[in-house]
Amino acid sequence: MAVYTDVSDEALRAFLSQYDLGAPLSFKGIAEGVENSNFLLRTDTGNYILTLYEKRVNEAELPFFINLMGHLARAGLACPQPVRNRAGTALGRLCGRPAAIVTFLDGVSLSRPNAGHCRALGAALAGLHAAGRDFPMRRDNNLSVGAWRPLFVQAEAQADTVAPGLAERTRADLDVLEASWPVGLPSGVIHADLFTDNVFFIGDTLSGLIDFYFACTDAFAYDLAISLNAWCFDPDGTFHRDKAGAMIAGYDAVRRLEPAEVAALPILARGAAMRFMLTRLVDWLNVPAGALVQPKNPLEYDRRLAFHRAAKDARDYGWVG
Ligand SMILES: Nc1ncnc2c1ncn2[C@@H]1O[C@H](COP(=O)(O)OP(=O)(O)OP(=O)(O)O)[C@@H](O)[C@H]1O
Ligand SMILES: N[C@@H](CCO)C(=O)O
Repeated sequence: MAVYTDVSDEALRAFLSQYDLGAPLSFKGIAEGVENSNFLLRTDTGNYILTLYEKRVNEAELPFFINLMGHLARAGLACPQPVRNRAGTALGRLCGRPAAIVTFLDGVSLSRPNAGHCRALGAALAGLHAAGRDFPMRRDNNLSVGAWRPLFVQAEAQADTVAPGLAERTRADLDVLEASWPVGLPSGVIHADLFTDNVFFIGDTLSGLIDFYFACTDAFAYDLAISLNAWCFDPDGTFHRDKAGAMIAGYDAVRRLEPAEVAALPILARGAAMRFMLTRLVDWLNVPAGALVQPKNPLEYDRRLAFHRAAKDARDYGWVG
């Protein structure tokens, strides 16, 4: 459970007194997520999510995320709406942390999405890219290829305690990725963390996208590569080509992929797997004392990297266009 910071009743009451949300009826830590402290807040005006921003979130970047959610919601995307306090601001401080309240979205995330869900995700991702086109703010991706070697260095000495040979193969992959990372692909606002736990469905209909705290300006096809990794493999590394093909086709039906993006898919997918393997590895080796959090297994992404190393072109990912 990701609750790094405890919020006392008094602190919550003082914080809520700045808003017109009515009286709190219940307030509970949420048993998912690894990044921030999240609480479900019910008041007599509705349900909300209260987030205290923790470790990886840079406070100076919070206006990007908050304004982006507002922009996307206004453009018709089903995503959380930041709630403003009486002073007109959506960002405050609670227990020494930056904090915000956003609207609650109905729906459930799927642990085992099928190809139909993957197609819907692809279409929604392309919709997000289109909705973000006229967003005026920019945020560089601070977890792109230039950040991977420094992350690895933090974990290198202990990597082989997690899996034999992990340090060696990661070094070799980093050499390849740094030498061949694509530049100049169509870019704009990307979500950059669109895993199954950040997408809600009601029945088989995609009902909402959450967790925009890694959103940044980067290649659209890299976002697709992140979701291919997250949605189309089993934890043991088994790849589901039908799901990947459906996701790519769902995306392409809404925003036509350019030939350069199709050609870059294998290296983008390999880089995406590296990004999540590395952040997971660093977290795995550095769980904060006393935090209620279950770190995610880096080896799930080490196994995906084995698939990407062997992939020849986008057809290996189910692309048939
Ligand atoms: N707007 C929302 N509406 C409904 N539920 C939400 C909303 N925002 C967050 N949640 C719930 O809180 C959980 C954690 O939220 P979130 O994914 O933003 O946390 P995180 O710590 O950033 O996690 P992650 O590990 O995915 O980065 C979600 O899985 C979901 O159950
Ligand atoms: N979605 C990420 C956690 C948040 O960055 C992972 O599964 O590693």
